[in-house]
Amino acid sequence: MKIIPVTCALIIHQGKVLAAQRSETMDLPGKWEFPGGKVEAGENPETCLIREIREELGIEIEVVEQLPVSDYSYPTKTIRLIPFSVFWKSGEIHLLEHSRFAWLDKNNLISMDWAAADLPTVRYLHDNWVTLVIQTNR
Ligand SMILES: Nc1nc2c([nH]c(=O)n2[C@H]2C[C@H](O)[C@@H](COP(=O)(O)OP(=O)(O)OP(=O)(O)O)O2)c(=O)[nH]1
Repeated sequence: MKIIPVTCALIIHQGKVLAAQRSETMDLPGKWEFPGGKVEAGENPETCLIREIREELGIEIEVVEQLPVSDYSYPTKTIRLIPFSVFWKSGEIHLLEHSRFAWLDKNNLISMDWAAADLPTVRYLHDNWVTLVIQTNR
C-alpha cells in the first residue's frame, strides 16, 4: 500500500503544546492530533507544515527541529507522520478546520483520545518534554 506522508506541528508555547480535535467532517472525526496535513507532490515537508498551519490555524510558525518519524496503518491507509517542534511566531489562532483546540501540559498529554498514528509522537514528547520546551522558548 502507498504510504501517505503527513506533517504535523508540536506548537510549544509557555510550557504547553497545542492539540486540535478533528471535526465531524474530517477523517478520524473527534480524534485529537497535532495540526498539519498531507505533503503535496514535490513539496518539502517544512514548506508543507508552514502552509498547513496557515490554512488550519491562521498563524505563522518557525520550524525548530524534525522529530522521529513513525508509520501507522489504518484499515484503509498507511500514513507516515513527520512531526516537527515549532515556534509560534505571529498571528492569533483561529480554528479554520478543527472543532476545538487545547493547550496541554505534560500531565494531561497522555489522557487525550489521540489519533492512533500519533501515539509514538505523544510518547516522544512526553519523554523529552523539558528539552522540547526549552528548545522552543524564545
Ligand atoms: N494533520 C494530521 N493528520 C493526522 C495526524 N495523525 C493522523 O493519523 N493523521 C491523519 C488524518 C488524515 O487521515 C491524514 C492527514 O490528512 P489531513 O486531512 O489532515 O490533511 P490534508 O488537509 O492535507 O488532507 P486533504 O483534506 O486535503 O485530503 O493523516 C496528525 O497528528 N496530524
